[in-house]
Amino acid sequence: MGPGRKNTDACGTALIAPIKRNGAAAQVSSERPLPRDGSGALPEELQRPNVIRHGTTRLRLAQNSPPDAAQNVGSSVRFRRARSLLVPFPPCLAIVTQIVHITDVDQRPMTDAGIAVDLRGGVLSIGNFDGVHLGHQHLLKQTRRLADQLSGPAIACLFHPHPIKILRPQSVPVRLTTIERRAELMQPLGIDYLLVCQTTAELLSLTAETFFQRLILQNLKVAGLVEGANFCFGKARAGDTDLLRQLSLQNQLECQIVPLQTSGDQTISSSKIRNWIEAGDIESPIQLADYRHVISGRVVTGDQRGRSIGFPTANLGDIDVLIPPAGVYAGSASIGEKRYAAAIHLGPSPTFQSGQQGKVEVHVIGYSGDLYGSQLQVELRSKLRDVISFADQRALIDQLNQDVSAAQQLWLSEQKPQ
Ligand SMILES: Cc1cc2nc3c(=O)[nH]c(=O)nc-3n(C[C@H](O)[C@H](O)[C@H](O)COP(=O)(O)O)c2cc1C
Ligand SMILES: Nc1ncnc2c1ncn2[C@@H]1O[C@H](COP(=O)(O)OP(=O)(O)O)[C@@H](O)[C@H]1O
Repeated sequence: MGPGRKNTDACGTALIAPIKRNGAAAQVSSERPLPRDGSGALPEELQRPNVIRHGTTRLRLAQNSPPDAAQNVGSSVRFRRARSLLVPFPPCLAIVTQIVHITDVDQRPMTDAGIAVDLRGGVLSIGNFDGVHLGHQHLLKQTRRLADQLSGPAIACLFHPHPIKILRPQSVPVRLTTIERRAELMQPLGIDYLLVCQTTAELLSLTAETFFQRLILQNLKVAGLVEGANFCFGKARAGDTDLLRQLSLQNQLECQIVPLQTSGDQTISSSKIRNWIEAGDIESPIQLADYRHVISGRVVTGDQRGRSIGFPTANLGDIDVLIPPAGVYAGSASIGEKRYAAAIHLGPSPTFQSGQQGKVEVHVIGYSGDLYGSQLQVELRSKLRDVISFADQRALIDQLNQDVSAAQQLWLSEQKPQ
């Protein structure tokens, strides 16, 4: 799961890898299939024995890893062998994407590369962490601090899909951030593992006490917990922080409850940020919640009109995060390792009676080249204006020149050392 600007496909990233639990063998499949060539072999990079690429992160297997360690990357994972592998600790953030079936007490979670990791003695923070905003950051930094005190890994844990998807499928909020983006944002906070557990009806029906017993005690065997003051767990969210403290005390776990972060009189939350973005307000989340909205997607073919008016626009497909309302925005785009200023148009193009709500077009300032098929990460910085139906192409081009200049200036002003 490639955080960042690398070509995530080349990393063989698997968002979720369900485990078939029969005997020692486990079948790993993925939400996004691992790339293979025509023969079904894994790409060369994933076959290399000692280094497993992980987006911008490289997990280096311990020197004494068995030579066939890389066999664990991909479709079939042998638990006995995998369990003996060590991920050097503290490594860069690893996204443990294997679904943990919490009834399987013996199973160790696996990294997306199929490496079993031992999270025993760690400090855990459970949440959805959508946006990894200021409130989440505060919580995760505290998780790091306690992990240092207890000499264990710092672990963030989320449940995927969002529990609401199972409880009330009609009202699932569109997410702000992909799981890989969350991991990318957690890395500088000192989190070692992002554990992604599968949400099932069975899991949601566990009482708070059983949830604590199975996941926290039996499966993860953590030494400490850090949660926000509004943390709830177990069926119908019946367990609160008082119960968490009580259960932790009974089981000799360190438990810290962190007050919620506020901005003025408002609590910072993912829903609050969603409301801002849905209103086209990109700046409040940056200023008040340290959250920058990023849209990433694959460049697809559009009407091929942009180039003819001197402003080619890369059209993004496969977007699975919240798209702000129609308008013209300033921001930046990452292509490979490089970042450019960008002018972004969201929504329909009434001047040409084309496009539709949710369309994302990015003019990358100062770039020339073919982007079709590549992955683009676009960070929004500010809304410049609403979409206009221009009387003619000349008027549109004049306005585009102004938009590009505004986006460029904003970008340059932010590159200057403060
Ligand atoms: C920064 C920017 C602002 C734009 N603003 C408008 C606009 O206000 N009204 C409009 O009809 N189209 C607007 N467009 C969209 C162009 O009409 C669109 O990019 C063009 O039709 C090319 O589309 P294509 O990439 O599918 O070929 C804008 C495009 C960009 C890059
Ligand atoms: N500066 C740039 N910004 C965006 N796309 C560019 C740029 N330079 C070249 N391109 C290429 O041009 C394509 C967009 O041209 P355009 O005529 O708008 O076609 P389409 O309608 O298919 O998006 C992009 O997908 C990309 O491959």
